[in-house]
Amino acid sequence: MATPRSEFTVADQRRSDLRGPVRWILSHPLRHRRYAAGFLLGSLIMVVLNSAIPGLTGTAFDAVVTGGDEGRRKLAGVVVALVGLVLLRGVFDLIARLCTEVLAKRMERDAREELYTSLLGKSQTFHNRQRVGDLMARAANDVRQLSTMISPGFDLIVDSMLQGLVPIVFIALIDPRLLLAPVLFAVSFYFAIRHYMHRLSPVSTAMRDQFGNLNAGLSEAVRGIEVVKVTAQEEQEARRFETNARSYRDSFVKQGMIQARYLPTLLLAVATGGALLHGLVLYRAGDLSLGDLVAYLGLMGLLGFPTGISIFSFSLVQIGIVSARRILTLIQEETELDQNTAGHQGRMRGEIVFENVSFGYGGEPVVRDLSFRAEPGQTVAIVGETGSGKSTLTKLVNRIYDADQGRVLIDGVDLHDWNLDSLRSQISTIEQDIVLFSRPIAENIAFSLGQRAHRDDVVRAAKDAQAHSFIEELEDGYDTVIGERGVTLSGGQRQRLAIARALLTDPAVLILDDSTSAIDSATEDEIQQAIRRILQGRTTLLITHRLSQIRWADKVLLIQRGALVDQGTHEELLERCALYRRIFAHYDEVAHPEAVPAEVGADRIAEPGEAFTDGVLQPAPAGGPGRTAGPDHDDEEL
Ligand SMILES: Nc1ncnc2c1ncn2[C@@H]1O[C@H](COP(=O)(O)OP(=O)(O)OP(=O)(O)O)[C@@H](O)[C@H]1O
Repeated sequence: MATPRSEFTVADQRRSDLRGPVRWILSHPLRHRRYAAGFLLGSLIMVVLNSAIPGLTGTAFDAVVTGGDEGRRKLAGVVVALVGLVLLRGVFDLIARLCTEVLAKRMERDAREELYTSLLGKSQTFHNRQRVGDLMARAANDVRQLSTMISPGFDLIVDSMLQGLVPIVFIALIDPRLLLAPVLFAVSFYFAIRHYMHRLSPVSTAMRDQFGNLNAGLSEAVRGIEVVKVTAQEEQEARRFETNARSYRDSFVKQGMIQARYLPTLLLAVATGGALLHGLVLYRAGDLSLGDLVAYLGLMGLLGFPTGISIFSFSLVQIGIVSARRILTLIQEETELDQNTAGHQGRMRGEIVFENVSFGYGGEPVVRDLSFRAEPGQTVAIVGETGSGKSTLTKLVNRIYDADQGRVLIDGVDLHDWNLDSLRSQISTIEQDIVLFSRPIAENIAFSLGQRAHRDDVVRAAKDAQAHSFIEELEDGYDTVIGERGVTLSGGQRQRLAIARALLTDPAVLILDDSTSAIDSATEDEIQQAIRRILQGRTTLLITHRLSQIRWADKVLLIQRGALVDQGTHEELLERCALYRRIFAHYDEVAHPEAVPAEVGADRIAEPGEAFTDGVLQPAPAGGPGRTAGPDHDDEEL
């Protein structure tokens, strides 16, 4: 059976049947055949023993009616048999329950693992589409529904079926003609259940979806609680939550309405009435003894449990199937990339080549026909107005996204031909939005090495990233657990941890996205030095607004609306490209209004109509900011 493509797989991962929710569910208990067999056999024996009780009760009746010594002996025998039977029934009941409980928990565990591994292997494009709350609802609640579907749901159904079938066999043993009422009941029961499941399915689906919506809304509000508070939108959020909660509740009411019209209990009442009538007719005709009649009615009474419980057990199974479908939808979703385990591996030198690369997020291209080359060890600054595609471009290097057209090569090997693990493990990224986990600081730094780093190396990396002193000041030092998304740390501290993390892996290619924007000026120099140190000997793509960083670059790429407008050294671009100068003027206004000192400094950002050359701010060439000599781009707008 086809397994969806994945960016990540576990070596000895067991395959389940993905062809449909029911097959997928069944393929799980089949992995644990011993427990499945223990459950079926235990239930069967338990039900057989159970069904023998009415027969023995009938014999007891006959014994009482017979009377005398023989009657008493018979009665004593029946009592002994009953005690033994009840004890045995208890043992087999215990075995069956134990086995289903193990099966249910293993189903939950296996399904959760399978879903989680599958999510790890999905592409960024897939994750961009997901709402975290809904995903969590599937990973937590839908998976738990699978467990309750097995126990008590499926457990009760098997019990019910056996408890329904075995009495019918015993009834046939008394007199086959007595089968008339139970068989008619069984047939009508089958059709009633089919109808019930058919009606319940869309309601259960809506219910699970609405629970996902409820969760997604809640998770978004909690994650964005700061925005909710500062904009005083608590009331609106409360109303939104109430609307979602009401939809969820309405589904429950609908489910209740369907359950209220559940037919089988009524059908059983009719069947029991018919059975009594039929039994009495046969008794009066002398074809049945009183004991047989009592046993028959007792056996008919045994149908009460499976019928009564079926509304509950079939509902659980129905919800379980819906949950399985929701989980399977995620697992089966095709992802664009695969691990390419047979692909190129080996130490990267760091030569990056873009050949006529275009890429879009589904709509308009965000990167257009872009070509450039970065030699091993070079620092390439990427400059462009906001939204011009700088970050997107860097995400094509480690295959977070794949180019739609053109080729990206590292060390002369097309990215498609690289082993994905080998490729990504040699490229480090320090993103704008740094992600930290709610784990100890040391683990956060060592994360890029799969936590296999030695503490000394972690400390060394932290020192190089200028993070050591603030970590030492924290209560538990390197063992301090930081809050989710690093909220207990300042922006600058988070960035220093990210730098330490990047340092630890010793990557051949480094991508720095606006890496020092959140660092205060007091620590900035130290951080700049740390960053400069980590650039040494690696190919670096540097998205930055900082002049000091741009001046480290061997080459600057100027991007506008996804296209490469010009490339060259900082000085060359200042000299010949008006757009470049204008972008610096723009940064000046937007990003660093305070960063225009009276005197000219190394980090000073050019004003409109000024340009840096050799660290000295020069007046713009005649004609103002838009007029320069050389291959210019005067008519390009910001
Ligand atoms: N995940 C995404 N899905 C859809 N569109 C996206 C996604 N990420 C970015 N974009 C769009 O792609 C364009 C380029 O975004 P990108 O983040 O690459 O620009 P940028 O130059 O790095 O911007 P900035 O300097 O503000 O960080 C923007 O129009 C943006 O809206």
